[in-house]
Amino acid sequence: MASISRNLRRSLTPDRLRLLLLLSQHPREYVTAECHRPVVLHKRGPDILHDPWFNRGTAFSMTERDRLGIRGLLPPNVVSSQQQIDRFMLDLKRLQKYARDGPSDTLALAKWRILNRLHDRNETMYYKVLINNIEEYAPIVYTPTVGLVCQNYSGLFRRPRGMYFSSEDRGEMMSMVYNWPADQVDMIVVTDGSRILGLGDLGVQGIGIAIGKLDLYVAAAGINPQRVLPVMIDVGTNNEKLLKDPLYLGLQEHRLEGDEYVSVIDEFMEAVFTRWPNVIVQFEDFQSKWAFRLLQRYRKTYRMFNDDVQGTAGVAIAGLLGAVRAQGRPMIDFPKQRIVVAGAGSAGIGVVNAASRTMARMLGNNEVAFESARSQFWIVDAHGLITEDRADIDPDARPFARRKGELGHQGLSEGASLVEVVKKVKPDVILGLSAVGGLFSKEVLEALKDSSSSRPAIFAMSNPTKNGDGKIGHSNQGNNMYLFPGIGLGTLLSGARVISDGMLQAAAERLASYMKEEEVLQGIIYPPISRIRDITKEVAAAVVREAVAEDLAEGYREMDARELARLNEEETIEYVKTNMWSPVYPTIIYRKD
Ligand SMILES: NC(=O)c1ccc[n+]([C@@H]2O[C@H](COP(=O)([O-])OP(=O)(O)OC[C@H]3O[C@@H](n4cnc5c(N)ncnc54)[C@H](O)[C@@H]3O)[C@@H](O)[C@H]2O)c1
Ligand SMILES: O=C(O)C[C@H](O)C(=O)O
Ligand SMILES: [Mg+2]
Repeated sequence: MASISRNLRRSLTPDRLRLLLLLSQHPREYVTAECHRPVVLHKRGPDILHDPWFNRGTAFSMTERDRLGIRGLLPPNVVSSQQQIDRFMLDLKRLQKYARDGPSDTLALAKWRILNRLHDRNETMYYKVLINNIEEYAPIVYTPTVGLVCQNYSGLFRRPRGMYFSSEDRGEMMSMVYNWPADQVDMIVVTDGSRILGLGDLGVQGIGIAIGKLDLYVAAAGINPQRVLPVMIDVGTNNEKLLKDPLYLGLQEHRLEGDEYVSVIDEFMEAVFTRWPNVIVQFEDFQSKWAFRLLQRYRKTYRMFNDDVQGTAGVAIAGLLGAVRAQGRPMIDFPKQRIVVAGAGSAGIGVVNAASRTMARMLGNNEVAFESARSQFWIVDAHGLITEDRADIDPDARPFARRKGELGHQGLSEGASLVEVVKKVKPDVILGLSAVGGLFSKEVLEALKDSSSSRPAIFAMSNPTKNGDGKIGHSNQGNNMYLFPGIGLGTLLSGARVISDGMLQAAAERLASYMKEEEVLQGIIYPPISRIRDITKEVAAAVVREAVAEDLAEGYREMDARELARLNEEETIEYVKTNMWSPVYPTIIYRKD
């Protein structure tokens, strides 16, 4: 294969390429006239990928992908049949190796594989299993196992799921989008693979996170599984290991940057909103420099949101309000909380932005209120406490850099360590969104004992919990899964054209109020995952009502905006409930087109 360059591969007709490949890979006697005879097909598109006689997966050449209407339905790297076999064998042998050396993740991965095969065979049954056992299997199809799946995706890849758009598809996306078999798509989760959980740049392998999030859209929000679309935008990877890995499924070049990068994402957005004008696009696990910029670029014109920035912020706010209640104080005391945040990426800054806005609103929403809210936060990143003294300060973090005047009397300076900050600030809350394991060390927790709060709260939100701070307790991790399904469902059912701050705030407030007083006083801030469908229904209803209140709702199907506005709270909840898909076999009718 090494002798056939990628350019040559792309320029040859598929049949000639196949012959060349056969000759380069097999002893001459295998290449008979029989195996070079063309095969006549009576199908196109995904049907071919699902037919084991004709499917050749990632080995379909670019021209074949175009001719057969499957461009975009496979990872972008065209591989040889030998590479396919190498990948398969590696995966097969890995099982033996794991069984021998015994890493604890093997069981989780094995469960993922079994569930994934069911997903490919029978979607209704898959979602029934998932919904009925959500507490047990959410950690398999979603965080944390999904992180492991992404890391091992080259080996685990079997049947494609979702769409892939790459930098090499520029100019083609508008037509490619029609290769997707569904005429209606409600929900897209898109990633560029640049910051998958706390695992860094995983390139094309990040598709796993989009699939996992959409599994929750179906299981928790009751979005119809025929109307979800996971998307990977492959603009290359800066992960040196993947760039050299012969079995990697994505483009083996460095990431596009600047205007070139933005033009790819623009083209994708235009294509999907042209085919499906009512779709909602959730941006997921983009590195923070792009997470913020793309959110600002699209949020006023498209129905989209960024889960890591906005979903996480809402979940954190609900938790922070719960922490105030758990201290036996009224919620209105929230602006008095002193909060130390470890991590200044899309999640950390997203949380601080939204939480300070909530405080400011409680204080009167004027300039003084904003200034007072700002001064309640101390942000520590990889270089320590962020202050005005820092050179090259990240523009997104700048508003929250501690002011020179404040530092002296607190006995803190630029770059102070987390322990030092906790010792001096005596915070009510520490919140971890850094992706680094063990940050909330014994020393930090000891220092927190001197907190001025009667009941200091610790939010360990880094992922995956294995490398994160999550040792403290995973089952009740403040994860954005408490909100994103409801934000998506509420937006869909309201027909709002954009997702406003108010809609996000309403979602967070509903989650905060979901917990009963006695639960909060016991220190239980987030509900159990087993209630996720109920939580999601409530959150979605709150989003619908806010969209109506802000005059953004345009209605959904037979429910027009005027009728939506007439629904009271209970009726809105009922409306949401009746529009949630459940995994039951429908009556099937055959009709010849
Ligand atoms: N629980 C949730 O719902 C949720 C939601 C979003 C993100 N996350 C997790 O939060 C983490 C951060 O996500 P992100 O998008 O902000 O990532 P990011 O890469 O944009 O930011 C990571 C931040 O952590 C900082 N950091 C690194 N080492 C540190 C150290 N030793 N001490 C303090 N800070 C340090 C970095 O400087 C950076 O500011 C990831 O693990 C992600 O999976 C969790
Ligand atoms: O995916 C998750 O579990 C939460 C969050 O979106 C993350 O990126 O860590
Ligand atoms: Mg994420």
